[in-house]
Amino acid sequence: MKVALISYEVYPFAKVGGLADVVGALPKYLEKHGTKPIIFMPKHRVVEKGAEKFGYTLKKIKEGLNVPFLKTDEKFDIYETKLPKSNVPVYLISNDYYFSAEKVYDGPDLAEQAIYFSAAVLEAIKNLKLKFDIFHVNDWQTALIPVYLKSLYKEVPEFFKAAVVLTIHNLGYQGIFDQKYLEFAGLPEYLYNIDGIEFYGKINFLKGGILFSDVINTVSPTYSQEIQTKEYGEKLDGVLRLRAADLYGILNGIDYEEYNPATDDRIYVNYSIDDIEKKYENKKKLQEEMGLPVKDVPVIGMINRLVDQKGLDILADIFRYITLFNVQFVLLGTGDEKYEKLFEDIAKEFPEKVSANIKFDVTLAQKIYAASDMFLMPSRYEPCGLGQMYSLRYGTIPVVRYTGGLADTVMEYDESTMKGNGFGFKEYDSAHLLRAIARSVDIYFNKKQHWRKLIKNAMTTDLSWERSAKEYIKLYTRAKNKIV
Ligand SMILES: Nc1ncnc2c1ncn2[C@@H]1O[C@H](COP(=O)(O)OP(=O)(O)O[C@H]2O[C@H](CO)[C@@H](O)[C@H](O)[C@H]2O)[C@@H](O)[C@H]1O
Repeated sequence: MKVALISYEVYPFAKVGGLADVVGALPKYLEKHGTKPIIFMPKHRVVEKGAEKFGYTLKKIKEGLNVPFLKTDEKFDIYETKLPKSNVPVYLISNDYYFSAEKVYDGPDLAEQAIYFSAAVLEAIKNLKLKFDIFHVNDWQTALIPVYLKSLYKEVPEFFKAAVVLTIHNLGYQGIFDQKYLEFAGLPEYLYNIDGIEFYGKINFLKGGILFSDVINTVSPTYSQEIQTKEYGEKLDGVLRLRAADLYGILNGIDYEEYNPATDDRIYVNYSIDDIEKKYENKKKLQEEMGLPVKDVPVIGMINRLVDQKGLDILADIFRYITLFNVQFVLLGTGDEKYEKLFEDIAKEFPEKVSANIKFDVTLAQKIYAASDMFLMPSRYEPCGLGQMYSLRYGTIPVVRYTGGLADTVMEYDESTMKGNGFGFKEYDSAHLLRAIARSVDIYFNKKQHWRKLIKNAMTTDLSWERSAKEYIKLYTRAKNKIV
């Protein structure tokens, strides 16, 4: 089975959030299980910067191609490389106007960038004479691809036998733009209606993807159910219910080679489940690096995009109470200014207890995953969540809100059975969050043998891509069966 995996972000070439991790890892495991994946992504400016560090080379293979139906004369080139530590080919769409901003989501016009990328990928596939059984598109940035395939490309022989799978990594981002972009995209006028991509007087890329893909999935079983409700549906719950028969949930995995405390060269000291003492050496080094007192207190880590989704409002409400505990708190994140400022202010006020690192730094992220005792993720909603999975893998105990993928990966620790790998709460409010943190701190200080067991349970939780990749292959087969 030949699969085109199309994404705006792919690790290690360009990463903003979890989307990149998923598309950077899944193909390796698909390949292991007999499918032939090929990745398509934009050649963002950051892609060149990472070449040396991650050991890939970029080769230009086509030049000066255009997309005839778009309202622009911009031309694109195609570059080729391989996904590091695999044989998976990667094709990059290069255009200086659209994809050379310093940051992936800056640039002249995000709607045009997404449209241009989506359309250029289809033209590139035609030009390279590639044939696919499956187009696997990801999130709103590539959600117009199914719309193109079922309209402008309907009669193109290379395409009409391929099935389309859309993965929704986060329903909170839908690509809602002015109607004028329909014309820019060269898409037929008839799509602008309530059964098409019209959405409250605008157009909605993700809605197009949901309606025109053969099969849809989200990144955890719980989230696939939640998004069909008003509370989590972000105004698309009706459309999703319409597609309920073709809507699945597959939990993401994590890359066990990339994220392995025994071999990870980004952390201070390597360790495994058999020499967990060395985990505490990581803690000492992190405390030193963060300018916190080096002592045996629980370190609570948090690594996040600083946005409403991540439950920062309920955390803000009780932060002062947390500082009354004998704990340290290390944050790494960037995002909304109000949250960046909030954490910076708290760190200034409690320099002995709080370290706020307002930047994007994947090496520091690994150090925090390895060195912390607990990892906080009180998300308002969480499609899957990778942070809690990395922390489990590194023996760092997640404290989460049981929603979406957090509910599917973290199980409340039960002292009587010694089962479970973390702590959490269901109701979205600060009192429940505080209680969950308090419980974890109590067990850390007062019930050492339970804490050890928790670490063991965390580190042996199966979060590998092997399991998820097999489920994706089943999903591809389902999609294929729908169109023959
Ligand atoms: N400042 C910083 N420095 C370094 N690294 C940072 C960082 N801020 C965040 N990260 C990293 O970015 C990733 C975040 O992934 P998540 O899955 O937790 O959330 P995100 O909301 O981006 O992903 C969305 O897509 C994924 C993938 O499907 C879903 O799991 C998730 O629920 C959904 O919201 C983690 O690898 C984290 O370490």
